[in-house]
Amino acid sequence: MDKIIVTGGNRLEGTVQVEGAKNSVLPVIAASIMASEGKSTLDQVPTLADVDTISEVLRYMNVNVLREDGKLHIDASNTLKTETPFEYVRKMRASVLVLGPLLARYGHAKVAMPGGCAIGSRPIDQHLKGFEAMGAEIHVGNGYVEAFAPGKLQGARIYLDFPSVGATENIIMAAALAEGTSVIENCAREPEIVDLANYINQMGGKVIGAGTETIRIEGVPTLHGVEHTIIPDRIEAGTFMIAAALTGGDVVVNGAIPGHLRSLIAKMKEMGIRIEEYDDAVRVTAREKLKPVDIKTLPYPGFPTDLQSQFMTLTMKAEGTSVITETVFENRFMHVEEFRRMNATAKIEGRSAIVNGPVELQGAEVAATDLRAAAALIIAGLVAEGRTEVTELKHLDRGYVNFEEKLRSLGATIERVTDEVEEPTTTTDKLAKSS
Ligand SMILES: CC(=O)N[C@H]1[C@@H](OP(=O)(O)OP(=O)(O)OC[C@H]2O[C@@H](n3ccc(=O)[nH]c3=O)[C@H](O)[C@@H]2O)O[C@H](CO)[C@@H](O)[C@@H]1O
Ligand SMILES: C=C(OP(=O)(O)O)C(=O)O
Repeated sequence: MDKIIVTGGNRLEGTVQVEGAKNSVLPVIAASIMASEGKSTLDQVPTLADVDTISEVLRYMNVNVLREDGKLHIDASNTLKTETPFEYVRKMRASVLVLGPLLARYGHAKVAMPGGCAIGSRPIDQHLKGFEAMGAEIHVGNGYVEAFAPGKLQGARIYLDFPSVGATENIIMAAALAEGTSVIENCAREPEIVDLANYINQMGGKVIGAGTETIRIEGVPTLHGVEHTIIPDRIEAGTFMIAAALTGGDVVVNGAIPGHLRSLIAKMKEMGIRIEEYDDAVRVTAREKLKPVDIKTLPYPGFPTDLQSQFMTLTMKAEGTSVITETVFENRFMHVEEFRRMNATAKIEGRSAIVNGPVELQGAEVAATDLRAAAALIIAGLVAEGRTEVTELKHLDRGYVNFEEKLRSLGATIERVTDEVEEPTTTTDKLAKSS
């Protein structure tokens, strides 16, 4: 079992480069299934476990996927299987993003129903409501969701009860090859939605208004492969910005697009952190004592839930009380228990965590409970007294490329070690191991 060991006390200094966005590349790869002609080449594809998983999903469906020098070549011109089994969906919920593209291209899709996960129950009712509005028949049973649209999907007007990122993406993709025009109201406005829409438009689609609350999609008969560069990962960028400030450091984060990080920048400035903005970089310097702030997670352009746990580390260093309210996922405070092991005293009241700072964090053995909690615990270790060991790194590897190496290059004392499982030497041991 791998673990990351951090010894606290070093200021971060230097320059760090962010990768292509996980939350962009996953829907873009799913959308590639809709290209019945030509190959797609995606640039700035991060080497993440989630990218491997969605690539495996596509290969299972008979799509050719080849990774070469940070690029992904995708050829979906074969006849495809229209099913995705549980083994992939279990590893990564974003596997459900193949539903819309398959349904649009083949009039059929069967995908294992994603279960709940550590951060919440995460239903997909809004995705299915969109497909139904376009004329699809949906069956849910035996752990699968199956959608049929004999003939073609028909353009429809769909109002989302909540601006769900995944539902917006799945419905845009389904509508891209539907007959007629679809309108999605109260849709998600994340930069990753805009990236997906730009990709589909390059493929020959007509998606208008991405980045606003209403998106119109005029269905086209076919889409073709194209070249596309994935936008930088604003959550990875934000994680390094927070880590820099937490350690009282001075770091340039290359690939941080300030326009994608407005809410984080505003809140960090309120805390007394200095941020210089460039076209696609920010410099973070924090020399002053940090002031407490309140944050509330919201759909974009509100404060991202994917930065909530990392931001909590900053409030622990601030002098006074900060209130962190999570409104997007109903169970995204599991990291608080782990922070307590590091001497933090955050109190949870309903959907809010109340943090009284400053906290003298102490190194401890902690386990990552989800992807962003993994990053948060590691950066907390940067300012904890002594040694912090973080396990359950499978979560980290879903969303961060070379996280510990990047932190080390900025001056952190951090390493990743693999606990070797001892090989049995005696026959009795061997029998015991094989049982
Ligand atoms: C791969 C990817 O892009 N993941 C991101 C995406 O997840 P994801 O697309 O799953 O997130 P959603 O925006 O759909 O979910 C937000 C909330 O809406 C609820 N909901 C969603 C769909 C639905 O049909 N019914 C429903 O009730 C969810 O349970 C959750 O409470 O957006 C989240 C919110 O910014 C981020 O944390 C994830 O990193
Ligand atoms: C919750 C996240 O991702 P996913 O939707 O892929 O689980 C995340 O990136 O923090």
